[in-house]
Amino acid sequence: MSLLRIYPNILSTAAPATLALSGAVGAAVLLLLREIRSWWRLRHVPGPFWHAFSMYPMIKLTQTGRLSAILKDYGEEYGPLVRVGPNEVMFGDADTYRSISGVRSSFTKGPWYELSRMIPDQDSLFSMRDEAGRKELRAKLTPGYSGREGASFEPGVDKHVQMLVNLIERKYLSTPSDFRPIEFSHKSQYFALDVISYLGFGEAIGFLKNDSDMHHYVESNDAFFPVLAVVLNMPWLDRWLRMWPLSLALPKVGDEAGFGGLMGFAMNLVDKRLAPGAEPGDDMMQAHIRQGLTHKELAAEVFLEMIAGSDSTATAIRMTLLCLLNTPASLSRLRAEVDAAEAAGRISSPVIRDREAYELPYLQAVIKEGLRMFPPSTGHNYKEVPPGGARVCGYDLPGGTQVGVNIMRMMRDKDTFGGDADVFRPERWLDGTKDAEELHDMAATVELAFGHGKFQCLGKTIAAMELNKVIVELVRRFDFAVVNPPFPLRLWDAAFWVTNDFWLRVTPRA
Ligand code: HEM
Repeated sequence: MSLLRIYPNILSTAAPATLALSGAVGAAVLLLLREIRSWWRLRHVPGPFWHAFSMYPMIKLTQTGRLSAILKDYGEEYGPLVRVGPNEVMFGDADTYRSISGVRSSFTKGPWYELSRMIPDQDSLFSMRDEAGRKELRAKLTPGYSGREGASFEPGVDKHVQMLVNLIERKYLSTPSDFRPIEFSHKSQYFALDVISYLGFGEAIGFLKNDSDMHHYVESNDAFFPVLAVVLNMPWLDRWLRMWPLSLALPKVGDEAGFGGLMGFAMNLVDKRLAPGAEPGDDMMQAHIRQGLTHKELAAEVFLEMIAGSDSTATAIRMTLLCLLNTPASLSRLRAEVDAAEAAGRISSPVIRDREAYELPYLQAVIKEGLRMFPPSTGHNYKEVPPGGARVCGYDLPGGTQVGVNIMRMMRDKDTFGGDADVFRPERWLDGTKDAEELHDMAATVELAFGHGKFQCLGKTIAAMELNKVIVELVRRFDFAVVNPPFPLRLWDAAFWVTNDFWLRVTPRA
């Protein structure tokens, strides 16, 4: 006999409350079991307690704007591998970085990368996770990035170094009676954006020419990255963000300003270049076209070039300059090296040649120290453990675990760089206290600021050329004074360093 016959009102009176209660208890038990299972998988990896259960602690830390510094402390406290989320761990050593990113590694990009997809349903090389697709696309893009297929990059970089110098001379030189401060964090971004657009599609966007934030790009960039950095802790949000109505909030071609405005600009250039009878260019875009990229692929890559190629390089320029201004002895030594080379005819004018810059050991040490102190990309770049699992830093990790890089831990490692690793000291590369093997280890670690192997930055040569030239041309021409010494600039760590208020008083060099 069924329960319903004995208690005919079972569903109409007491039952709804009981059913709801048992449903809630059931759901809570399932949730708890899921939490326990997820904690159990990586229970052997040390880390702060609450991080094992949700990404909420990481979200809170991201909102401080100093996540990479906090993670560096975690690395020091918990050891080589730290659990930072239910399925997320972070390593802080160079060997692990090289082994998981090596060309033969079976690690793949994790869902973290998907959030960087800017054009709906079209991956760029950065956002693409499929290994076979990445291999093919990377091979097609490499000739364009190497400058082999077209004019050399050097004249384009020189042109914009001169434009930056001219802009400073024209508008921002102070005299005792005329104070004309320059906000240098954005000017360095203008420079990087113009260089990469010029090399990328043959036309600078015009940030330097107009001394203006074209399409309000920099403003949107500064507002967007702190939000993106938080969202990057929840890659599963990607699917939701791309669905209506949330998708309405994403930047899109046709927007008047910001990323959407620049996307429109890029799309327009791609359309023009692919139009029947269009003149071929002598730039990266043309090299990509020759390699068979489709219209949509091109648009995604052009946009990636602008984002990947501007914030990163601008950070390297402005933070290296700040380190030099904070360390007068280093600035003097750099100038002495540049002056001596100039006097001996080893430096061209008006802009130093790239190969000449590599002959200046102190300059190279300054650039390495700048990248080390503030690695421009602080994104965690999570890679996924292959299905069979893997051993990382002595821990067995199950397939699917997300393994991120603790870049600050690596760049400030005292075993590699010495007890004063937190100090900007270019001399560490030159003072003879390290043997050849140690120097090689140091250099190989700093190189990792650009990633490694099958994931390594494709714009590394371009970025190095920009740094080689711009640092020399600024310090040989100008004196700089920080306008607000207690707070020389505002920094917000958001996968890139969002930087503001780097106010400088500039005068011709005394
Ligand atoms: C100082 C300047 C720069 C730094 C520190 C830097 C750093 C990085 C890093 C860390 C990655 C990711 C590695 C990974 O996923 O494991 C990356 C990827 C990338 N970067 Fe850069 N970058 C810089 C400048 C540039 C420039 C100027 C360009 C373009 C002209 C560029 C284009 C790219 C591209 C296309 C990728 C994707 C590579 C791939 O997924 O296979 N970067 N960069």
